[in-house]
Amino acid sequence: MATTSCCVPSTSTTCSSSFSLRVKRNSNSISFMGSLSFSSNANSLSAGFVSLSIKQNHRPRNNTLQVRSVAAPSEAVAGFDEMVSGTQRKYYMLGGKGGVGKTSCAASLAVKFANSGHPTLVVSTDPAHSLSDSFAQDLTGGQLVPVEGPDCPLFALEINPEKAREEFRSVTQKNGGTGIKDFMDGMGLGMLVEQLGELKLGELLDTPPPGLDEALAISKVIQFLESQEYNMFTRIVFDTAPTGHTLRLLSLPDFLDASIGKILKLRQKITSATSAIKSVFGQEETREDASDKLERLRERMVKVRELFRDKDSTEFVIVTIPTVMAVNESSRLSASLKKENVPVKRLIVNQLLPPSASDCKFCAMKRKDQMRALDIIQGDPELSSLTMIQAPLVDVEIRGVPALKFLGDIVWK
Ligand SMILES: Nc1ncnc2c1ncn2[C@@H]1O[C@H](COP(=O)(O)OP(=O)(O)OP(=O)(O)O)[C@@H](O)[C@H]1O
Repeated sequence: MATTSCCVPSTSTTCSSSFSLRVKRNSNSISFMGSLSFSSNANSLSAGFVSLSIKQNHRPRNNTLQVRSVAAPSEAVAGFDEMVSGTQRKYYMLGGKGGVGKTSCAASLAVKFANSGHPTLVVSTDPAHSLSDSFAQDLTGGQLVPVEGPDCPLFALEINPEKAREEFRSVTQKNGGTGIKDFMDGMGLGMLVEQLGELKLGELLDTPPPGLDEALAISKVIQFLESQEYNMFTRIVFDTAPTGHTLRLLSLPDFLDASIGKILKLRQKITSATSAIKSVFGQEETREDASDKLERLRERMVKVRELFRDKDSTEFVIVTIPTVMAVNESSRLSASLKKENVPVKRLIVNQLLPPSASDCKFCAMKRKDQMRALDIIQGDPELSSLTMIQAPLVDVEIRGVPALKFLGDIVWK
Protein backbone atom coordinates (compact mmCIF):
# COMPACT_ATOMS: atom_id res chain seq x y z
CA MET A 1 0.00 0.00 0.00
CA ALA A 2 1.36 3.41 -0.91
CA THR A 3 -0.13 6.73 0.03
CA THR A 4 1.06 10.28 -0.20
CA SER A 5 -1.68 12.52 1.07
CA CYS A 6 -3.70 13.77 4.05
CA CYS A 7 -6.21 11.76 6.07
CA VAL A 8 -9.39 13.79 5.83
CA PRO A 9 -10.83 14.42 2.37
CA SER A 10 -11.69 18.04 2.04
CA THR A 11 -13.34 20.35 -0.44
CA SER A 12 -11.01 23.14 0.55
CA THR A 13 -7.61 21.50 0.79
CA THR A 14 -5.73 19.81 -2.00
CA CYS A 15 -4.83 16.16 -1.64
CA SER A 16 -2.53 14.39 -4.01
CA SER A 17 -2.31 10.90 -5.46
CA SER A 18 -2.43 7.70 -3.48
CA PHE A 19 -2.85 4.03 -4.16
CA SER A 20 -3.71 1.09 -1.95
CA LEU A 21 -3.64 -2.51 -3.08
CA ARG A 22 -4.85 -5.85 -1.73
CA VAL A 23 -3.87 -9.17 -3.17
CA LYS A 24 -6.20 -12.18 -2.99
CA ARG A 25 -5.17 -15.60 -4.17
CA ASN A 26 -7.33 -18.64 -4.75
CA SER A 27 -6.84 -21.97 -6.52
CA ASN A 28 -6.62 -20.63 -10.04
CA SER A 29 -6.48 -16.89 -9.91
CA ILE A 30 -4.85 -13.95 -8.21
CA SER A 31 -6.88 -10.77 -7.77
CA PHE A 32 -5.53 -7.35 -7.04
CA MET A 33 -8.06 -4.89 -5.68
CA GLY A 34 -7.22 -1.39 -4.76
CA SER A 35 -8.41 2.14 -4.46
CA LEU A 36 -6.77 4.82 -6.43
CA SER A 37 -7.13 8.53 -6.00
CA PHE A 38 -5.73 11.31 -8.07
CA SER A 39 -6.75 14.61 -6.59
CA SER A 40 -9.15 16.30 -4.25
CA ASN A 41 -9.78 19.99 -4.10
CA ALA A 42 -12.68 22.41 -4.20
CA ASN A 43 -13.32 21.85 -7.88
CA SER A 44 -12.50 18.26 -8.35
CA LEU A 45 -12.43 15.20 -6.18
CA SER A 46 -11.86 11.86 -7.72
CA ALA A 47 -11.43 8.43 -6.33
CA GLY A 48 -11.22 5.21 -8.26
CA PHE A 49 -11.32 1.52 -7.70
CA VAL A 50 -9.31 -0.83 -9.83
CA SER A 51 -9.50 -4.56 -9.94
CA LEU A 52 -7.18 -6.76 -11.82
CA SER A 53 -7.52 -10.48 -12.06
CA ILE A 54 -4.94 -12.85 -13.42
CA LYS A 55 -5.98 -16.40 -14.20
CA GLN A 56 -3.20 -18.86 -13.63
CA ASN A 57 -4.62 -21.49 -15.96
CA HIS A 58 -4.83 -18.90 -18.75
CA ARG A 59 -1.14 -18.13 -18.80
CA PRO A 60 0.25 -18.00 -22.27
CA ARG A 61 3.04 -20.46 -23.10
CA ASN A 62 5.83 -17.90 -22.87
CA ASN A 63 4.96 -17.58 -19.18
CA THR A 64 4.14 -13.87 -19.22
CA LEU A 65 1.07 -13.00 -17.14
CA GLN A 66 -2.11 -12.19 -19.01
CA VAL A 67 -4.25 -9.35 -17.64
CA ARG A 68 -7.85 -10.53 -17.78
CA SER A 69 -9.80 -7.47 -16.80
CA VAL A 70 -9.06 -4.00 -15.58
CA ALA A 71 -12.01 -1.87 -14.55
CA ALA A 72 -11.72 1.74 -15.53
CA PRO A 73 -11.44 4.28 -12.74
CA SER A 74 -14.71 5.81 -11.60
CA GLU A 75 -14.37 8.89 -13.82
CA ALA A 76 -15.61 6.89 -16.79
CA VAL A 77 -18.08 4.44 -15.33
CA ALA A 78 -21.38 6.22 -14.63
CA GLY A 79 -22.14 6.53 -18.33
CA PHE A 80 -23.77 9.94 -17.92
CA ASP A 81 -23.41 10.58 -21.66
CA GLU A 82 -25.88 7.78 -22.28
CA MET A 83 -28.22 9.02 -19.54
CA VAL A 84 -28.27 12.54 -20.91
CA SER A 85 -28.55 11.71 -24.61
CA GLY A 86 -31.83 12.03 -26.47
CA THR A 87 -34.76 14.32 -25.91
CA GLN A 88 -37.37 11.64 -25.34
CA ARG A 89 -38.59 11.52 -21.75
CA LYS A 90 -36.65 9.26 -19.38
CA TYR A 91 -37.39 8.26 -15.80
CA TYR A 92 -34.71 7.52 -13.20
CA MET A 93 -35.75 5.99 -9.90
CA LEU A 94 -33.18 6.03 -7.12
CA GLY A 95 -33.73 3.65 -4.27
CA GLY A 96 -31.99 1.70 -1.55
CA LYS A 97 -31.63 1.29 2.18
CA GLY A 98 -32.59 4.19 4.45
CA GLY A 99 -29.97 6.91 4.90
CA VAL A 100 -27.50 5.76 2.21
CA GLY A 101 -27.79 8.98 0.20
CA LYS A 102 -30.73 8.38 -2.15
CA THR A 103 -31.99 11.96 -1.88
CA SER A 104 -28.52 13.49 -2.32
CA CYS A 105 -27.83 11.32 -5.38
CA ALA A 106 -31.31 11.92 -6.87
CA ALA A 107 -31.14 15.68 -6.32
CA SER A 108 -27.60 15.87 -7.71
CA LEU A 109 -28.68 13.91 -10.80
CA ALA A 110 -31.62 16.26 -11.31
CA VAL A 111 -29.32 19.30 -11.07
CA LYS A 112 -26.90 17.71 -13.53
CA PHE A 113 -29.68 16.95 -16.02
CA ALA A 114 -30.99 20.52 -15.75
CA ASN A 115 -27.50 21.94 -16.20
CA SER A 116 -27.09 19.70 -19.26
CA GLY A 117 -30.11 21.23 -20.96
CA HIS A 118 -32.97 18.96 -19.86
CA PRO A 119 -36.05 20.52 -18.31
CA THR A 120 -36.19 18.24 -15.28
CA LEU A 121 -38.64 17.26 -12.58
CA VAL A 122 -37.46 15.67 -9.36
CA VAL A 123 -40.12 13.98 -7.27
CA SER A 124 -39.99 12.60 -3.77
CA THR A 125 -42.28 9.65 -3.25
CA ASP A 126 -40.75 8.92 0.15
CA PRO A 127 -43.39 9.77 2.76
CA ALA A 128 -40.52 11.09 4.93
CA HIS A 129 -39.45 13.76 2.43
CA SER A 130 -36.01 15.26 2.49
CA LEU A 131 -35.92 17.03 -0.90
CA SER A 132 -36.62 20.39 0.75
CA ASP A 133 -33.66 19.83 3.09
CA SER A 134 -31.47 18.71 0.22
CA PHE A 135 -32.24 21.73 -1.96
CA ALA A 136 -32.40 24.03 1.09
CA GLN A 137 -35.69 25.32 -0.26
CA ASP A 138 -39.30 24.89 0.82
CA LEU A 139 -40.74 22.38 -1.66
CA THR A 140 -43.67 21.19 0.45
CA GLY A 141 -47.31 21.59 -0.53
CA GLY A 142 -47.76 18.81 -3.06
CA GLN A 143 -47.29 21.18 -6.01
CA LEU A 144 -44.48 21.67 -8.49
CA VAL A 145 -42.02 24.24 -7.16
CA PRO A 146 -39.26 25.79 -9.32
CA VAL A 147 -35.76 25.18 -7.97
CA GLU A 148 -33.54 28.21 -8.25
CA GLY A 149 -30.01 27.86 -9.59
CA PRO A 150 -29.71 25.41 -12.50
CA ASP A 151 -29.37 26.56 -16.13
CA CYS A 152 -32.50 24.82 -17.42
CA PRO A 153 -35.85 24.63 -15.62
CA LEU A 154 -35.74 22.27 -12.64
CA PHE A 155 -38.94 21.67 -10.69
CA ALA A 156 -39.38 19.66 -7.53
CA LEU A 157 -42.42 17.94 -6.14
CA GLU A 158 -42.92 16.43 -2.73
CA ILE A 159 -46.08 14.41 -2.84
CA ASN A 160 -48.21 14.84 0.23
CA PRO A 161 -49.12 11.22 1.05
CA GLU A 162 -51.95 12.15 3.39
CA LYS A 163 -53.60 14.27 0.67
CA ALA A 164 -53.11 11.58 -2.00
CA ARG A 165 -54.55 8.93 0.31
CA GLU A 166 -57.50 11.18 1.14
CA GLU A 167 -58.29 11.58 -2.56
CA PHE A 168 -58.11 7.83 -3.04
CA ARG A 169 -60.31 7.29 0.01
CA SER A 170 -62.98 9.66 -1.27
CA VAL A 171 -63.32 8.03 -4.70
CA THR A 172 -63.20 4.46 -3.44
CA GLN A 173 -65.72 5.16 -0.71
CA LYS A 174 -68.11 6.70 -3.16
CA ASN A 175 -67.83 3.55 -5.24
CA GLY A 176 -67.00 0.69 -2.95
CA GLY A 177 -67.04 1.89 0.62
CA THR A 178 -69.82 2.72 3.01
CA GLY A 179 -71.77 4.67 0.40
CA ILE A 180 -72.39 1.61 -1.74
CA LYS A 181 -72.77 -0.70 1.26
CA ASP A 182 -75.58 1.43 2.70
CA PHE A 183 -77.09 1.79 -0.72
CA MET A 184 -77.09 -1.96 -1.33
CA ASP A 185 -78.43 -2.77 2.12
CA GLY A 186 -81.25 -0.34 1.48
CA MET A 187 -81.99 -2.04 -1.85
CA GLY A 188 -82.04 -5.50 -0.32
CA LEU A 189 -78.94 -6.49 -2.29
CA GLY A 190 -77.11 -7.80 0.74
CA MET A 191 -75.56 -10.69 -1.22
CA LEU A 192 -73.34 -8.24 -3.04
CA VAL A 193 -72.11 -6.73 0.21
CA GLU A 194 -70.14 -9.93 0.82
CA GLN A 195 -67.99 -9.15 -2.17
CA LEU A 196 -66.94 -5.86 -0.64
CA GLY A 197 -65.36 -7.68 2.28
CA GLU A 198 -62.95 -9.37 -0.10
CA LEU A 199 -61.57 -6.04 -1.21
CA LYS A 200 -60.29 -5.21 2.29
CA LEU A 201 -60.59 -1.57 1.41
CA GLY A 202 -61.25 -0.43 4.97
CA GLU A 203 -58.05 -2.11 6.08
CA LEU A 204 -56.17 -0.65 3.15
CA LEU A 205 -57.25 2.88 3.94
CA ASP A 206 -57.04 2.76 7.73
CA THR A 207 -53.65 1.08 7.92
CA PRO A 208 -52.14 1.63 4.47
CA PRO A 209 -49.48 -0.92 3.59
CA PRO A 210 -45.98 0.42 2.89
CA GLY A 211 -45.93 1.14 -0.80
CA LEU A 212 -49.48 2.50 -1.06
CA ASP A 213 -48.28 6.06 -0.55
CA GLU A 214 -45.65 5.53 -3.22
CA ALA A 215 -48.07 4.01 -5.72
CA LEU A 216 -50.46 6.88 -5.19
CA ALA A 217 -47.57 9.34 -5.43
CA ILE A 218 -46.38 7.92 -8.73
CA SER A 219 -49.92 7.78 -10.04
CA LYS A 220 -50.20 11.44 -9.02
CA VAL A 221 -47.06 12.23 -11.02
CA ILE A 222 -48.49 10.44 -14.03
CA GLN A 223 -51.61 12.54 -13.61
CA PHE A 224 -49.44 15.67 -13.64
CA LEU A 225 -47.52 14.49 -16.66
CA GLU A 226 -50.67 13.74 -18.62
CA SER A 227 -51.48 17.43 -18.71
CA GLN A 228 -50.12 19.57 -21.51
CA GLU A 229 -48.23 22.06 -19.37
CA TYR A 230 -45.87 19.37 -18.05
CA ASN A 231 -44.97 18.06 -21.49
CA MET A 232 -41.75 20.06 -21.31
CA PHE A 233 -40.02 17.70 -18.86
CA THR A 234 -37.58 15.35 -20.57
CA ARG A 235 -36.03 13.90 -17.41
CA ILE A 236 -37.97 12.80 -14.33
CA VAL A 237 -35.98 11.71 -11.29
CA PHE A 238 -37.72 9.89 -8.43
CA ASP A 239 -36.31 9.88 -4.93
CA THR A 240 -38.04 6.77 -3.63
CA ALA A 241 -38.72 5.45 -0.13
CA PRO A 242 -36.39 2.86 1.46
CA THR A 243 -36.16 -0.66 -0.02
CA GLY A 244 -39.08 -2.36 1.78
CA HIS A 245 -41.54 0.20 0.46
CA THR A 246 -40.15 -0.06 -3.03
CA LEU A 247 -40.51 -3.83 -3.14
CA ARG A 248 -44.11 -3.67 -2.00
CA LEU A 249 -44.72 -0.83 -4.40
CA LEU A 250 -43.88 -3.16 -7.28
CA SER A 251 -46.72 -5.52 -6.48
CA LEU A 252 -49.13 -2.85 -5.31
CA PRO A 253 -50.33 -1.55 -8.67
CA ASP A 254 -51.49 -5.11 -9.50
CA PHE A 255 -53.29 -5.32 -6.19
CA LEU A 256 -54.90 -1.90 -6.57
CA ASP A 257 -55.74 -2.55 -10.17
CA ALA A 258 -57.51 -5.76 -9.16
CA SER A 259 -59.31 -4.06 -6.27
CA ILE A 260 -60.44 -1.14 -8.35
CA GLY A 261 -61.48 -3.59 -11.07
CA LYS A 262 -63.67 -5.40 -8.56
CA ILE A 263 -65.20 -2.16 -7.35
CA LEU A 264 -66.05 -1.15 -10.90
CA LYS A 265 -67.57 -4.57 -11.67
CA LEU A 266 -69.62 -4.36 -8.53
CA ARG A 267 -70.77 -0.92 -9.53
CA GLN A 268 -71.93 -2.32 -12.89
CA LYS A 269 -73.87 -5.10 -11.18
CA ILE A 270 -75.58 -2.61 -8.93
CA THR A 271 -76.40 -0.37 -11.82
CA SER A 272 -78.09 -3.17 -13.74
CA ALA A 273 -79.83 -4.59 -10.66
CA THR A 274 -81.35 -1.23 -9.93
CA SER A 275 -81.91 -0.04 -13.46
CA ALA A 276 -85.68 -0.11 -13.05
CA ILE A 277 -85.63 2.36 -10.19
CA LYS A 278 -82.37 4.13 -11.02
CA SER A 279 -84.04 7.44 -11.77
CA VAL A 280 -85.23 7.69 -8.18
CA PHE A 281 -81.67 8.38 -7.05
CA GLY A 282 -80.81 12.01 -7.54
CA GLN A 283 -77.12 11.52 -6.88
CA GLU A 284 -76.70 9.36 -9.98
CA GLU A 285 -74.52 11.93 -11.66
CA THR A 286 -72.18 12.20 -8.69
CA ARG A 287 -71.64 8.45 -8.61
CA GLU A 288 -71.01 8.44 -12.32
CA ASP A 289 -68.35 11.10 -11.77
CA ALA A 290 -66.70 9.10 -9.03
CA SER A 291 -66.81 6.03 -11.23
CA ASP A 292 -64.95 7.89 -13.96
CA LYS A 293 -62.38 9.06 -11.45
CA LEU A 294 -61.91 5.53 -10.27
CA GLU A 295 -61.51 4.27 -13.81
CA ARG A 296 -58.87 6.95 -14.41
CA LEU A 297 -57.09 5.97 -11.21
CA ARG A 298 -57.11 2.39 -12.41
CA GLU A 299 -55.67 3.38 -15.77
CA ARG A 300 -52.93 5.30 -14.01
CA MET A 301 -52.11 2.26 -11.88
CA VAL A 302 -51.70 0.25 -15.06
CA LYS A 303 -49.39 3.00 -16.35
CA VAL A 304 -47.35 2.94 -13.12
CA ARG A 305 -46.88 -0.79 -13.60
CA GLU A 306 -45.88 -0.38 -17.22
CA LEU A 307 -43.58 2.54 -16.45
CA PHE A 308 -41.58 0.47 -13.96
CA ARG A 309 -40.89 -2.14 -16.59
CA ASP A 310 -40.23 -0.02 -19.65
CA LYS A 311 -36.59 -0.64 -20.55
CA ASP A 312 -36.51 2.19 -23.08
CA SER A 313 -37.57 4.94 -20.75
CA THR A 314 -36.99 3.80 -17.19
CA GLU A 315 -34.05 2.82 -15.05
CA PHE A 316 -33.88 1.99 -11.37
CA VAL A 317 -30.55 3.06 -9.86
CA ILE A 318 -29.64 1.29 -6.61
CA VAL A 319 -27.84 3.42 -4.04
CA THR A 320 -25.81 1.73 -1.34
CA ILE A 321 -22.93 2.34 1.06
CA PRO A 322 -19.90 0.08 1.50
CA THR A 323 -21.10 -1.91 4.50
CA VAL A 324 -21.95 -5.60 4.50
CA MET A 325 -25.49 -4.93 5.67
CA ALA A 326 -26.24 -2.33 3.00
CA VAL A 327 -24.64 -4.46 0.27
CA ASN A 328 -26.68 -7.51 1.27
CA GLU A 329 -29.87 -5.47 1.18
CA SER A 330 -28.91 -4.04 -2.22
CA SER A 331 -28.37 -7.55 -3.53
CA ARG A 332 -31.85 -8.57 -2.42
CA LEU A 333 -33.30 -5.39 -3.92
CA SER A 334 -31.55 -6.04 -7.22
CA ALA A 335 -32.82 -9.64 -7.31
CA SER A 336 -36.40 -8.52 -6.64
CA LEU A 337 -36.24 -5.77 -9.23
CA LYS A 338 -34.89 -8.16 -11.85
CA LYS A 339 -37.55 -10.73 -10.97
CA GLU A 340 -40.18 -8.06 -11.56
CA ASN A 341 -38.49 -7.09 -14.86
CA VAL A 342 -37.62 -3.62 -13.63
CA PRO A 343 -34.55 -2.38 -15.55
CA VAL A 344 -31.50 -1.99 -13.26
CA LYS A 345 -28.08 -1.11 -14.69
CA ARG A 346 -26.25 1.06 -12.19
CA LEU A 347 -25.20 0.76 -8.57
CA ILE A 348 -23.92 3.78 -6.65
CA VAL A 349 -21.57 2.95 -3.80
CA ASN A 350 -21.76 6.14 -1.78
CA GLN A 351 -19.68 7.53 1.05
CA LEU A 352 -16.44 5.75 0.18
CA LEU A 353 -13.48 7.03 2.19
CA PRO A 354 -11.03 8.63 -0.22
CA PRO A 355 -7.47 7.31 0.22
CA SER A 356 -5.21 9.10 2.63
CA ALA A 357 -1.60 9.06 3.79
CA SER A 358 -2.29 9.34 7.45
CA ASP A 359 -5.24 7.19 8.38
CA CYS A 360 -6.12 7.34 12.03
CA LYS A 361 -7.05 4.03 13.64
CA PHE A 362 -10.73 4.71 13.08
CA CYS A 363 -10.26 5.53 9.39
CA ALA A 364 -8.00 2.50 8.88
CA MET A 365 -10.66 0.19 10.33
CA LYS A 366 -13.40 1.86 8.33
CA ARG A 367 -11.36 1.56 5.14
CA LYS A 368 -10.83 -2.15 5.78
CA ASP A 369 -14.57 -2.64 6.24
CA GLN A 370 -15.29 -0.69 3.06
CA MET A 371 -12.81 -2.79 1.08
CA ARG A 372 -14.50 -5.93 2.35
CA ALA A 373 -17.89 -4.59 1.26
CA LEU A 374 -16.47 -3.76 -2.20
CA ASP A 375 -15.11 -7.29 -2.37
CA ILE A 376 -18.57 -8.65 -1.65
CA ILE A 377 -20.07 -6.50 -4.40
CA GLN A 378 -17.49 -7.80 -6.89
CA GLY A 379 -18.39 -11.39 -5.98
CA ASP A 380 -22.15 -10.94 -5.73
CA PRO A 381 -24.00 -12.48 -8.67
CA GLU A 382 -26.73 -9.83 -8.46
CA LEU A 383 -24.50 -6.79 -8.12
CA SER A 384 -21.29 -7.62 -9.97
CA SER A 385 -22.93 -7.21 -13.37
CA LEU A 386 -24.12 -3.68 -12.58
CA THR A 387 -22.10 -0.60 -13.50
CA MET A 388 -20.54 0.50 -10.25
CA ILE A 389 -20.44 4.24 -9.60
CA GLN A 390 -18.24 5.23 -6.71
CA ALA A 391 -19.10 8.33 -4.73
CA PRO A 392 -16.69 9.54 -2.07
CA LEU A 393 -17.64 10.70 1.37
CA VAL A 394 -17.22 14.46 1.27
CA ASP A 395 -16.54 16.69 4.23
CA VAL A 396 -19.34 19.16 3.64
CA GLU A 397 -23.05 18.71 4.15
CA ILE A 398 -24.63 18.32 0.73
CA ARG A 399 -27.28 21.03 0.92
CA GLY A 400 -28.33 23.52 -1.73
CA VAL A 401 -27.83 23.62 -5.50
CA PRO A 402 -24.06 24.48 -5.49
CA ALA A 403 -23.31 21.53 -3.17
CA LEU A 404 -25.52 19.23 -5.26
CA LYS A 405 -23.73 20.38 -8.40
CA PHE A 406 -20.42 19.60 -6.71
CA LEU A 407 -21.59 16.08 -5.79
CA GLY A 408 -23.22 15.56 -9.19
CA ASP A 409 -20.00 16.44 -11.02
CA ILE A 410 -18.18 13.75 -9.02
CA VAL A 411 -20.82 11.03 -9.26
CA TRP A 412 -22.41 11.46 -12.67
CA LYS A 413 -19.61 11.23 -15.23
N1 LIG B 1 -21.23 11.26 -0.40
C1 LIG B 1 -21.58 11.86 0.72
N2 LIG B 1 -20.68 12.54 1.49
C2 LIG B 1 -21.05 13.14 2.62
N3 LIG B 1 -22.30 13.14 3.10
C3 LIG B 1 -23.24 12.50 2.41
C4 LIG B 1 -22.94 11.83 1.19
N4 LIG B 1 -24.09 11.30 0.71
C5 LIG B 1 -25.06 11.60 1.58
N5 LIG B 1 -24.56 12.31 2.62
C6 LIG B 1 -25.29 12.82 3.79
O1 LIG B 1 -25.92 11.72 4.43
C7 LIG B 1 -27.20 12.11 4.95
C8 LIG B 1 -28.28 11.20 4.38
O2 LIG B 1 -28.34 11.45 2.98
P1 LIG B 1 -29.71 11.39 2.18
O3 LIG B 1 -30.78 12.17 2.87
O4 LIG B 1 -29.39 11.74 0.78
O5 LIG B 1 -30.02 9.83 2.33
P2 LIG B 1 -31.39 9.03 2.01
O6 LIG B 1 -30.96 7.67 1.60
O7 LIG B 1 -32.21 9.80 1.06
O8 LIG B 1 -32.05 9.03 3.43
P3 LIG B 1 -33.57 8.57 3.79
O9 LIG B 1 -33.65 7.11 3.59
O10 LIG B 1 -33.67 8.97 5.25
O11 LIG B 1 -34.47 9.35 2.89
C9 LIG B 1 -27.39 13.58 4.58
O12 LIG B 1 -27.00 14.37 5.67
C10 LIG B 1 -26.42 13.79 3.42
O13 LIG B 1 -25.95 15.12 3.34
